[in-house]
Amino acid sequence: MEPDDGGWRTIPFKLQLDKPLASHVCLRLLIFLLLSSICFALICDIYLNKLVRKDDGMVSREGFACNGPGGLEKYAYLQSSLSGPKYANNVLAFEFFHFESSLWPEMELSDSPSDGHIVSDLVRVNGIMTRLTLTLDGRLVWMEAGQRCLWLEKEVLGFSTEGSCIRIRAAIEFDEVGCCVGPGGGGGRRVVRRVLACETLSTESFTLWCQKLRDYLYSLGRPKKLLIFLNPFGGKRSAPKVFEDEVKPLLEDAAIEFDLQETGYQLHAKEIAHTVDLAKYDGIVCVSGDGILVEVINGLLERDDWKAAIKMPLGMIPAGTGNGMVKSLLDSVGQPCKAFYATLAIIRGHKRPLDVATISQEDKKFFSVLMLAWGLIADIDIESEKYRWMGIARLDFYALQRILHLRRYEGRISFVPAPGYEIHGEPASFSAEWAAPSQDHGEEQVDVLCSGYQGPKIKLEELSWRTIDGPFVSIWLHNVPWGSENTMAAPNAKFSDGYIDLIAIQDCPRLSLLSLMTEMDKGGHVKSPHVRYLKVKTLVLEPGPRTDNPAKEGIIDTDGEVLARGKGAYKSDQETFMAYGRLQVTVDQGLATLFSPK
Ligand SMILES: Nc1ncnc2c1ncn2[C@@H]1O[C@H](COP(=O)(O)OP(=O)(O)OP(=O)(O)O)[C@@H](O)[C@H]1O
Repeated sequence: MEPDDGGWRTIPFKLQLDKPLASHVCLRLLIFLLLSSICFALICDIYLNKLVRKDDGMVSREGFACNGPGGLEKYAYLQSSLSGPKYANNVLAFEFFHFESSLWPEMELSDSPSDGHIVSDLVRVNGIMTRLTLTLDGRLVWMEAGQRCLWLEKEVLGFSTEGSCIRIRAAIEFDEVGCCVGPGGGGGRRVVRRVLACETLSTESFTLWCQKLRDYLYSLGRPKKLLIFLNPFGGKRSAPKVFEDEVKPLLEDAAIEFDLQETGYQLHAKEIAHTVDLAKYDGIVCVSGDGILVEVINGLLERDDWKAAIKMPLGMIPAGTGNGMVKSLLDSVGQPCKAFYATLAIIRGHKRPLDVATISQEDKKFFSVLMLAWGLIADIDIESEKYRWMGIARLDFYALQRILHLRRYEGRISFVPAPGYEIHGEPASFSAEWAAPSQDHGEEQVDVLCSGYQGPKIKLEELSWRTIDGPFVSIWLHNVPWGSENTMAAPNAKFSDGYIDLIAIQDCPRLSLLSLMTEMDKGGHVKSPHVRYLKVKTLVLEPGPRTDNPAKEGIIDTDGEVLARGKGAYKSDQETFMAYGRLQVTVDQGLATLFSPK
């Protein structure tokens, strides 16, 4: 090395260090790029999976769009669900496409759609030219890597148009191994939202397809306009989010119009149901717990035109603490109690009748569709309110407390058993005192004197009555199987059998009681030898005081609300709709109508 100015020497720094440094930096950069691509791919994968397997791993929200070979547009649709351009040009999109492509429902090739069809034409489906056929039995059939098929009734939500493109929006149910469940299926494992883009080749074809699809969907009797009640304070206050995220997109896919009404206070939904112009709607939907449904039913039955009003189909979306009705509906076809499935049931427009129980005391009437409780269950339901801060755990905590300090109540139940349940209780003759005043009048007179529904017209004195005298631990009446999402109160209850299930406990050791309470999530409690489980047509309840303290009476609770509080009961200073005394329950078979998954 040559000496430099000031004794410094020039070090051939670049020559000696630059090359290794450059290759070192390049290598690092390469590793960095490789690692970040892997990370990016993983993050995308997790994100996309989250989209596909939302909440319970059952619901997918991706879709397809038209043109091209399908994949690019599909990716574009996906991208619109993601945030920002960072996902552009990512290889994952194509991987996702290949994964998705196999998920269009396949059809047996032997089943030729050309045998009978409503319309059949050459159309570009997801960018591929193919013959698209709408069969007489309501299937859309086309070729796309095999013969594909969509059932209009079960799978197609609706369609929209854009230029010459018809976008058919569907929700397809697949089983665990990825096979389409089809119209007969029920317990599907996951539902995928899809868009089938059909580009017609002429204006005539476009008009014909739109008309035939519209006619077919209209013929299914689906709702076109709904009145939707949303209780922003029900349950975990999740109703607005549930509606925006899960209900609204599906209603939009199905082109169902709606008027949204938030409930502002207690009984608001009842007031509206009582006065609203029902001719504007094809159904009323409650995004809430059971409380709003019960208000709507009471509002409809108090109208002068109750006979027509109560035929309005009612839909439930679970967004409350007690979602017993919608749980009963969805569980009956093996579907989870989720807003997504509940919304699909409403869109598809299937209906089922629902029994309505009239609870009468003097001239007062309350219409119940779920349950009535007196004794242990009512005490747990209502008194556990003081532990609301515990969340849902308050029920178990307070149940334990109530069982340890078990109360028994004096009283009597008199009932007309359903055929096959006559062994319960002792024979009794009908007492005129049991009848509500309106039942003393002739039928014609009742209709003239009172507006609104007055309860079923039954000749009580002509029925065979039976009686059970107390003390009682618990009396529980149930109209549908589930009392809440995790309480299968009455496993044999039917929506419209014209009977109400009675679950009565008179005497039961504390340990047995504790064990049968733990079986309520599966309905096992009704098998206990300490439980009477029967069906009744009508029932008269005469509640009395506690056996250990005659100065204290109990609570009667119906559909989650307190109907009556006795002397010395929890919050007995609060006014209730009925007095703690004799009341009568009668059932009107299939009076109301529910939107139902089947
Ligand atoms: N804006 C409001 N403020 C207060 N109460 C309301 C409001 N809207 C409705 N309510 C009342 O809330 C009650 C319960 O509503 P909802 O059916 O949604 O839930 P739930 O599961 O029955 O009960 P929870 O309130 O324990 O979740 C209804 O009886 C209704 O009268």
